[in-house]
Amino acid sequence: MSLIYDIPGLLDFSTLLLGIVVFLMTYAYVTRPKNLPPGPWSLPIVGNLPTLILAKGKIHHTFGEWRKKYGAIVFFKIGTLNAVCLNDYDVIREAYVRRSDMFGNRPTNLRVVNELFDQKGILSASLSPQWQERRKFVRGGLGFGNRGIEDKVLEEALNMQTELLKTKSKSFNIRRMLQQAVTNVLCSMLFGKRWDYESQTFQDLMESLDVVFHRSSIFFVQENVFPYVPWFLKRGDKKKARLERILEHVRAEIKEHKETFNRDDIRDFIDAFLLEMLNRPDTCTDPDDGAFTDRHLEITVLDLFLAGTETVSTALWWACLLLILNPDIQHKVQEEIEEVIGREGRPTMALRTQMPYTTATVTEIQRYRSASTIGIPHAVPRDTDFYGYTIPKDTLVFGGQWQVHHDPELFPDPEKFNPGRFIDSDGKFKKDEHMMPFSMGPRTCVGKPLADVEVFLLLTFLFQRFNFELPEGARTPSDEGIMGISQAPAPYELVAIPRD
Ligand code: HEM
Repeated sequence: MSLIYDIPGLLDFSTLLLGIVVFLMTYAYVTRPKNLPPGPWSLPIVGNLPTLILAKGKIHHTFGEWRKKYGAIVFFKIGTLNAVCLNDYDVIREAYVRRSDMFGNRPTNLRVVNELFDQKGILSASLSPQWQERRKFVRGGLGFGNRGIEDKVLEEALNMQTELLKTKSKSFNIRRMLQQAVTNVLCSMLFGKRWDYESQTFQDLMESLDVVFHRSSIFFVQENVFPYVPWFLKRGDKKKARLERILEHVRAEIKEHKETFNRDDIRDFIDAFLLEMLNRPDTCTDPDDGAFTDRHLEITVLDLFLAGTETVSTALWWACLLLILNPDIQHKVQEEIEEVIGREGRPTMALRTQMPYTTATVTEIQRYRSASTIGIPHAVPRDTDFYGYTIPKDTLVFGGQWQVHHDPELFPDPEKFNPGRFIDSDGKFKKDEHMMPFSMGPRTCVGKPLADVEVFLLLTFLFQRFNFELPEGARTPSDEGIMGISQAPAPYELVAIPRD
């Protein structure tokens, strides 16, 4: 009886719901920009987020499916934000290199990023002459300090050796150790100091990096898109709090540097930046427009700290896994190290030219399982014509590095881990211009020279002194990545056996 009475109410409700859905879809259709690249059908408000969330971090695979269906330039929606993914080497090159005046910019419509980074520093700032000056300075300045980069990396390598010997060939997860070594290299370049692995502050920094990199999506997109939904707001704020903790640490270091600054003794990157501010007062007076202001200093250091730690340690974490899964390749790398450096000799970058197989292995690791699969989003600051389509103002642009590195036309049999593809018929290292783990164009990774040194020297040092193996009886770990902001291996354990 009551059901019959309720039917008009139910009808009213479902009619209202239907009306809202029809209205939203009509609104989305009418306001949808015209002449867009092809792409998947999207829902009002949430856009293609359900598909991206169901991809469980493997967004690069979703991009691959879209590429097959829609082509190299695909339009999609992240909530209400417009986005395109570029899935082909030539198309990415066209955007990031030839059309970099448009495509070299960064998004300005992401809440967490805006609130924290404020378009300052390097990473989140859009193109401007001031940004260019800072970038140039950073490129030169990453080598500041009393000792060269190689010394710093080898100092950490020796510390790692001590820690590895303490494991007494027992099974453990090497990830934290790699993260600590790489973070310490950067801390000594930026702050002029390294930390004991046990230090509470250091552990706290590591934990913050974990939250930011492995429990977040690229640029915290969901938290940015739905800041008005309490659950996302809370998630966004949690990550922001972690980033703020790192920033607080950076601020404390800057304060200490200012108190002890001596222009005749430049100790590290912060000192070098402070000196630049003193030498060029014209560039630091205007807080909004200057290239070297206090605010730029703290955000630049934060950028370098964030961008330069997880990326490198993740590359090395992949290296250990892939060389454990391919013991024949590990053996060949060790043979080459032994031939060129010996068991006790000091690895140096100068020796790299004599080590084509090790160089090829490092390159293949970055192709097969790179820490970065879809890059850091770029954005166009106004409506932009591209291959006959119109990319609307503020569209997020993702350069699909994974699609390029796994394109069978460029890298035959791409799912095979094979360093030999980078060796020519004379046994020399063969460079391939399609490799883009650091992206390309004016936005290309500013830390690449440092990353190259760290990855090559740490890998060479570790495999010179240890055999890395799976623990006895352990299940073979998967080499499928897990995506946060970077793509990392699923946690695995290994044993490090000192070589006699
Ligand atoms: C294996 C290690 C690394 C990989 C795979 C990597 C990869 C990348 C990628 C893909 C980008 C985005 C470029 C773009 O937007 O098109 C980037 C940007 C950047 N990286 Fe790296 N990176 C690594 C190590 C480092 C290191 C060691 C540092 C510095 C200490 C660093 C600092 C930066 C900065 C500051 C940016 C922003 C550049 C800009 O927006 O102009 N990276 N990196």
